[in-house]
Formats: sequence, structure tokens, C-alpha cells
Amino acid sequence: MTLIIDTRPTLSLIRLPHGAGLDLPAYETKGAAGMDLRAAVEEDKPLTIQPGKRALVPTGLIFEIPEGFEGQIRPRSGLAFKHGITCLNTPGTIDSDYRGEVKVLLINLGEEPFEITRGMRIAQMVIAPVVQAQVSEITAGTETMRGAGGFGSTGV
Ligand SMILES: O=c1ccn([C@H]2C[C@H](O)[C@@H](COP(=O)(O)OP(=O)(O)OP(=O)(O)O)O2)c(=O)[nH]1
Ligand SMILES: [Mg+2]
Repeated sequence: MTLIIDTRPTLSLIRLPHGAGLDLPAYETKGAAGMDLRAAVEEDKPLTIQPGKRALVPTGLIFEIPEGFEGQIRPRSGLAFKHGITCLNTPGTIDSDYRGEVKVLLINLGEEPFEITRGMRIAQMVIAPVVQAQVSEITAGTETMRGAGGFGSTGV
């Protein structure tokens, strides 16, 4: 008998009333990095984003990201390519101590109005490890080959 232990971190979530009936966030393929998030807009009230405008789209979900991890909200390339819809603050950061509803800040960079309907997969969330650093003020840094060179200093 083989015992398979699931060592993946657990993403606990609470579903808010307006998220009822929606599919939970899910990895669409076995190797997907992100789980798709769905819009919890009202069935009879789709949300239209006009060209150049932005909207905060509810997911109807509260997450408990495990300690030591963050949630990164990223755009879906299909929406970006076909309609110019992307996340304005990409990657959005979901802190492990955040207990509010997760919302997705979308912007329409396309030429046409874009309609967000209930259950539409609007973005994806990647769970990633986070390291918190301790801040330490010093008066002089160690010398390096690079020094202050940047922004193309090594050539094209
Ligand atoms: O796309 C996003 C980005 C953030 N958040 C929530 C979760 C996150 O933990 C919190 C704060 O995000 P952030 O630190 O990026 O925003 P802020 O402008 O610094 O606000 P705050 O002062 O609340 O930290 O807002 C979302 O729901 N969606
Ligand atoms: Mg912040």
C-alpha cells in the first residue's frame, strides 16, 4: 500500500454571500502556476469597463494565505491579448494577514468596452513564498564590481 501525503500548503477560504454558487479558485491544468479567480458580480448586473477605465472586481472570497506565503494576483494573458484587459497593480499582493474580500483591480487598455459577467475568470493567483528581512541601517556599503552601475551599464 502506498500512502500519499499532500504536502502542499493549505489555502483556507471563506465564501461571502455574493460568492455563493461560484466555482472555487482552481488550477486549470496539472502544472498551472496560478489558480483562476472568478468575478462575483451580480448575475443580472454585469460590470462594463470602458476603454481607459478601471474597476475593482469582487471575488466573493476571503482567503487565509498560509503564513510565510503571499498571493500574487496576476492578469490572464488571453484577456490581455484579446481585449486589452489587465491588472493595474500587477502583481497585486495578498498578505497572509489580510482578512478582507480579495478584489481584482482590472483596467481596460483595449479600444472596446469590456463586460465582466458573473463567474468569468478574470485573473489568476499564484501562491509564493515570502521572506521578511530585518532592516539594518549602515553608513557605508561593501564594494562590488558593479558599484552604482545599472540601467544598461553592462551594454546591450
Ligand atoms: O489586487 C489586490 C491587492 C491587494 N488586495 C488586498 C489584500 C492586501 O493584503 C491588501 C493590501 O494591499 P496592498 O498592500 O497592495 O495595498 P496598500 O495600498 O499598501 O494598502 P494597505 O495600506 O491596506 O496595505 O489589499 C486585494 O484584494 N487585491
Ligand atoms: Mg500595503
